[in-house]
Amino acid sequence: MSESVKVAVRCRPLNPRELQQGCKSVITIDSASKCCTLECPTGGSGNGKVYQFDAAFGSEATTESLYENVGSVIVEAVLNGYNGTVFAYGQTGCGKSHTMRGFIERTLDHVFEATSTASADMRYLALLSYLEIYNERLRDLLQDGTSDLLTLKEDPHRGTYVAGGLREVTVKDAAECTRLVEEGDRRRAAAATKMNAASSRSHAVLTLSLETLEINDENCKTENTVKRGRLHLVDLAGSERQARTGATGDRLKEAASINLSLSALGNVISALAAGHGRHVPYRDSKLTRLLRDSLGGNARTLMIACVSPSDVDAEETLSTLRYAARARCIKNKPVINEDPKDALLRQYQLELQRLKKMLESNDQSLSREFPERDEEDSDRRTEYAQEVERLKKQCEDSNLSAQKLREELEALKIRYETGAGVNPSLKPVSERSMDEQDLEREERRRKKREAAMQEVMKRLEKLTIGGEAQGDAELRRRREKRRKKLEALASALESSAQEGNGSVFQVYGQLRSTEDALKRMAKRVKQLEMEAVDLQASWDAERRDLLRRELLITQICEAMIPHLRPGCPFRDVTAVRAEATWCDELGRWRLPLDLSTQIPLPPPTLVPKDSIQYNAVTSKPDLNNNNNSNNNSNNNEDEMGNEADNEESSEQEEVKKPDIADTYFRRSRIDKLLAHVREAKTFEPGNRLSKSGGSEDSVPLGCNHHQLNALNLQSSAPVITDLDGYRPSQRVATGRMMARPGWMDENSVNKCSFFKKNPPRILEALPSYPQGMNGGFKFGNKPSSEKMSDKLSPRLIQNEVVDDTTYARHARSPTY
Ligand SMILES: Nc1ncnc2c1ncn2[C@@H]1O[C@H](COP(=O)(O)OP(=O)(O)OP(=O)(O)O)[C@@H](O)[C@H]1O
Repeated sequence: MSESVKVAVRCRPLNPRELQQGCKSVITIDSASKCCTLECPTGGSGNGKVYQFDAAFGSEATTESLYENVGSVIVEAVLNGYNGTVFAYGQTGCGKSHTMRGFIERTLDHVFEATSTASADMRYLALLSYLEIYNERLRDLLQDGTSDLLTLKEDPHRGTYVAGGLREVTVKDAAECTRLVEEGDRRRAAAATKMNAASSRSHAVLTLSLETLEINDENCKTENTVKRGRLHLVDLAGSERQARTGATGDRLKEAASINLSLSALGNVISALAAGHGRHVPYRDSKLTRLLRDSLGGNARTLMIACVSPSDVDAEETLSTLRYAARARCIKNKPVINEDPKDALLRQYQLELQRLKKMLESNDQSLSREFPERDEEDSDRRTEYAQEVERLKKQCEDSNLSAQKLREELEALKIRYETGAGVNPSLKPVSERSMDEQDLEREERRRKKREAAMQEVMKRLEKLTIGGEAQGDAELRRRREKRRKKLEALASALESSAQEGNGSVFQVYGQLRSTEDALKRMAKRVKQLEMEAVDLQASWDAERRDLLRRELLITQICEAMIPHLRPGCPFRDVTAVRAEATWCDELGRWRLPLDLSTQIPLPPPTLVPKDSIQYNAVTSKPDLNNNNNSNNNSNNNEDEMGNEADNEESSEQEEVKKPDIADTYFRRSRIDKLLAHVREAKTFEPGNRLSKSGGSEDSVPLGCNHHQLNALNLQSSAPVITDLDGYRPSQRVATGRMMARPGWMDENSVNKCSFFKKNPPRILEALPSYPQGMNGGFKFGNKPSSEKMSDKLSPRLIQNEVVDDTTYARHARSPTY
């Protein structure tokens, strides 16, 4: 049957140092409900953390009460052949050694009280060993010079044991044990730290082995078994923080080793508490290897969690309480160790059993071990010889035939060989004397065997203990009282543990399922994280691509800017960027309209009809003119709105209307334009403009008509986005920047015969306007020698500007 590890918490009082420092107690112990409450460690508000254990002892509680309430049950179990372990756990200076010292004292009293008051049938063999684990090395505390020899070994029958000559002393009473323990304590490593004047620097393990042999009857006639209970009393070194203990040098090294092994113990506790076949890392330290049977093994185990009440130790206290609470979930399977192979008492038991068999049987094989057999044989030989002689004499004295004599001798021989009784007919004389002789022999044999058995018993007596205080009635009464009390206590502890475990396991079950869910979530999170990384990578690639494209656009802009005429608003790309707004509906940027530096023109005056020069192209509508009107009236949007409705009528009007641009261009207008050209010429003289004022670079291929408009250049040709299917509705306003799609690429322009034949004269006159219309409208690919700078001569400009009418015919933009 499984049984959980019992856990008791013990809180020591505030020590003088802590009182002096004004530390506050943050621990409340309720012995009745076996609860320990740790007030909010951070000092914040709240009810604190409550932990329930199998027993809880406050600062006023004595080690005696702790022993009587929880410790003695384990010791009693050891007396009955179980393995038991009691270990004190906690941070440095919290009272582990203090508790274990008192515990050991009471344990020894208890054990020897039990053995001494036991019946005469019970024989006990008590063996004591004391070792320490110092810096992960085993050292015998009962003798010197074994530190490098002792090793831990595992055996399927014996469990974990110490090989290499650990001293195991046969002890007879508590006083002898106490003397040995004190001797061991003197050898144990201890040193002063800031937190404890006598801090243990090693884990100490005191082991008391108790072998029990019950002799049911005086002559050991019935089968007896040997039981062996082994009790480990472990005083662990305390966990410590270097900053607080001020450990340096050897102390620091010891602290590191202590903390490592304690963390291994913590891991073993956690793994065992989690259960479900989880790997238990026993092999991580010598301490956990040694305690293997005690944690999750066949032992009955008590953990005493020692805590400090001080608020400055609250963090360590919380950690101790957590481990202690976890340890309560560990399940052991205690079993009585019967007939262990290596038990000393077993050897005596075997000898006694052999003697018993010898007494009970006449087996000839047994007689080999005794000198009687030879004696017997010689007796029989003599007897036989005497018989033969008697028969011969009888034959001689009587008249028996030879045949009869032969027969009688043959029968005698058979009787001798088989050991059977002599044929009564053949031994009428000696029959009675032979039976008496047999009986005498048998009696001799029995006496000899009894003597051997007594000898074994004497040897057993010498080694073992038991029943010494049989005559002490008071002690026997006390023992009996304790035994009964412990029986009741054991069952009470077990039932309360089961109750506790019920709720503990309920909560634990919930925790397990939550843990499983968390594990699943963690897996999912991992997957999502991987997906997120993938997405991030693809976004990064996309972003890089976009940034590069943006860079390309910027580079193109930078390359284009020098080709724009001075005063063109799009020269200030930063301003354009700042003013541009994103239009969700259109899904594109709305460029600022009011950036254009518009030169106000005088209002058009109507001229007599006959003086009006019509547009050279009458077959196509003059969109620019139309738009100019729109711009002048500042009513472009309305116009655009009604554009579709008025398409037909405005087309007709345009054909009929006089070209109002003619009226714009008078002398002052021409002067302005010339000034502008001159300004352009001087702009970026060494770089972009030719001597004639033209740009060295050609306008990029695919220049948008918007861009042309934004240059404030005026084309006399309509801007056609679809040359094959031109529709008047596709007219574009030129005085303003319109966010209209449509690029006028080279092909489009080349297709447009009208454009070729009638290049916008004013554009030709401006420095950045590409020349060579007659040779094909090439914006981008024209060799620099043929670019507009070569063709744009001052003469041409002069010619053009002198001729007002010609100029006006082509320059319709009201922005000039
Ligand atoms: N319950 C207690 N009542 C009174 N004094 C106590 C109690 N527990 C501990 N002390 C005192 O506190 C001091 C430190 O105790 P102890 O040496 O047992 O601590 P420890 O946990 O063994 O420390 P370390 O791990 O460093 O060995 C000692 O002086 C001890 O007498």
